[in-house]
Amino acid sequence: MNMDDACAALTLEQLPVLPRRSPDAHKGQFGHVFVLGGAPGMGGALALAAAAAYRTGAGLVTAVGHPAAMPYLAAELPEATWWDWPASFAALPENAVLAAGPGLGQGLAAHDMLRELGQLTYPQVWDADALNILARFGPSLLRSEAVRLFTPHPGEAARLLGLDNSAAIQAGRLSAIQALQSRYGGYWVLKGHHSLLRGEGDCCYCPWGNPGMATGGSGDVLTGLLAGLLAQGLPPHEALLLGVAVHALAGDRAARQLGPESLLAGDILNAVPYVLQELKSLDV
Ligand SMILES: NC(=O)C1=CN([C@@H]2O[C@H](COP(=O)(O)OP(=O)(O)OC[C@H]3O[C@@H](n4cnc5c(N)ncnc54)[C@H](O)[C@@H]3O)[C@@H](O)[C@H]2O)[C@@H](O)CC1
Ligand SMILES: Nc1ncnc2c1ncn2[C@@H]1O[C@H](COP(=O)(O)OP(=O)(O)O)[C@@H](O)[C@H]1O
Repeated sequence: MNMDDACAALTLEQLPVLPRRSPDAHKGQFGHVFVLGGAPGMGGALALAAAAAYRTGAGLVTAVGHPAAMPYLAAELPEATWWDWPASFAALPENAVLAAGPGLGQGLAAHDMLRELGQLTYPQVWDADALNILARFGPSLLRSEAVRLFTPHPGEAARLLGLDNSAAIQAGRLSAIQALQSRYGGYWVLKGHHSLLRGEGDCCYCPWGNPGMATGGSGDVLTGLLAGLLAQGLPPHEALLLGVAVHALAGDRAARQLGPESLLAGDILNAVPYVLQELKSLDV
């Protein structure tokens, strides 16, 4: 069965809008995103996700990464605060949202942080290596009741379902996302051409996006976007729909300007503010 026959396409009209900011707004009202990632050699993934959280409107962003990556990353995004691994999340602010995975690696520090994350009740986004570690431990890693958004590509989805490779996922994307949600709970996007979404109610697919987005770091931008939306208090299902749509529309905007071959993940990030403005202007 073609998934497009089974799931409806997401439409612009379905997308929630971010609430208007009051004139006396302060940064404490827009959440504090903590991004866990940035193992040696993969600090860029952490920086992309952290910047995306800010670009979506998070009030504060803290990037938690390997100490070796911190000096150059801090120069990359001076607006963020930077914490070294190993980090403990025992005393986070009430408005914290955690996003784990971009360039996290699968070492001991990553395992320790994810074990802690699985017991926290703050809203969370799980991506990349956080999903690979989750696949190793299974659903028992997720001990607490918490809002959780999961963002696997087909390779990660296969690991989460104990399958050999992504071909099995691609052969049955709809049943894969259903199996993922029933195994792990939470809200899901199965990424790729026509990303599939499954949160509350029926599934849908994202009709936007393009093959230019098949480039390193694109998914890290999505992780930050989703965390930034959760941090501003968007309900998880709405954050899932809006985050995936904004990401794909930003990818389309960047590809129109630059061509698919030249598109970098940072170009998707740079297009996000324009897409957010355009979506606002549709809201009459
Ligand atoms: N600048 C950076 O620091 C970057 C770091 N990255 C990190 O690198 C680590 C490894 O992640 P990777 O995703 O590269 O490696 P993975 O081994 O998890 O995934 C790559 C494989 O997944 C399958 N796959 C992915 N998308 C697919 C699709 N649409 N259709 C079919 N199969 C598909 C393919 O088999 C592909 O070879 C993660 O921690 C990630 O965050 C990447 O995000 C790239 C950029
Ligand atoms: N052919 C495509 N059409 C539409 N979107 C795509 C396509 N290829 C990749 N993308 C999008 O780009 C992102 C890639 O994420 P991911 O595979 O995690 O990359 P990375 O690990 O390099 O960050 C996903 O959001 C995915 O939906």
